[in-house]
Amino acid sequence: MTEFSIGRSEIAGVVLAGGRSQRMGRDKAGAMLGAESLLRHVLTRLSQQVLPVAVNADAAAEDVPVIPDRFRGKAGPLAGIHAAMVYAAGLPGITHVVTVSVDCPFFPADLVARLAAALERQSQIAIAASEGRSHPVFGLWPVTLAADLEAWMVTDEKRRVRDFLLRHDVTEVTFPLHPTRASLLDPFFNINTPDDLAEAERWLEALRA
Ligand SMILES: Nc1nc2c(ncn2[C@@H]2O[C@H](COP(=O)(O)OP(=O)(O)OP(=O)(O)O)[C@@H](O)[C@H]2O)c(=O)[nH]1
Ligand SMILES: [Mg+2]
Repeated sequence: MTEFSIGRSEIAGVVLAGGRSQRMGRDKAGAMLGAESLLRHVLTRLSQQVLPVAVNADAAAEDVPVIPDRFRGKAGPLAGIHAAMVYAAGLPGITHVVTVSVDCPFFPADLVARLAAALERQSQIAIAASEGRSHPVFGLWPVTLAADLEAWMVTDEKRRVRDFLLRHDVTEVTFPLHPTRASLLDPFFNINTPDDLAEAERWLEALRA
């Protein structure tokens, strides 16, 4: 067993809110869930776990720093993860960055704590999982990987997060389903379409009860 561990003061958080929201038909970050935008839900949940936080998006949003992609076109979530690493690498004392997706408003309240606890080596990446599926945009990444990721994105045109992870030392952390008044909620329930947004409204009610 190694004794590597990181404290919360060494971690920055970034909400991934890039992309085109094609299935939703309009910007997902600004979509309303209950009384607040999806971005506000996710920012609140993340900033309860880690500070500072920023948003990866093209447009200005809320009252937090906005970090745009450096890779344009079909770069996908990896462009956001790369921008997050570069941003966090520039912050004094920060060694890691945690990424979360703007379309996932119910992610676990102990996400950062459990991902950080799972890291045994400085070079390791921790990724969230639930129900037998991994959620590679929910990860805790060493900021020192920025240069490696940038080099890889230039050579690998598909730019899949899962392909990038195959090249690295990754540990998966499984999170349990969350009990609600209705039934068990997968905390990584993900909103892609207007129907998903309507389902999220029902989960929000079930969580409030
Ligand atoms: N930075 C960045 N993030 C992206 C990009 N494409 C998707 N994402 C992020 O990746 C995560 C999952 O993306 P999707 O659910 O496919 O979201 P999307 O691409 O906006 O929506 P669709 O157009 O319906 O696929 C979300 O956090 C998005 O913000 C991109 O080109 N750049
Ligand atoms: Mg997409």
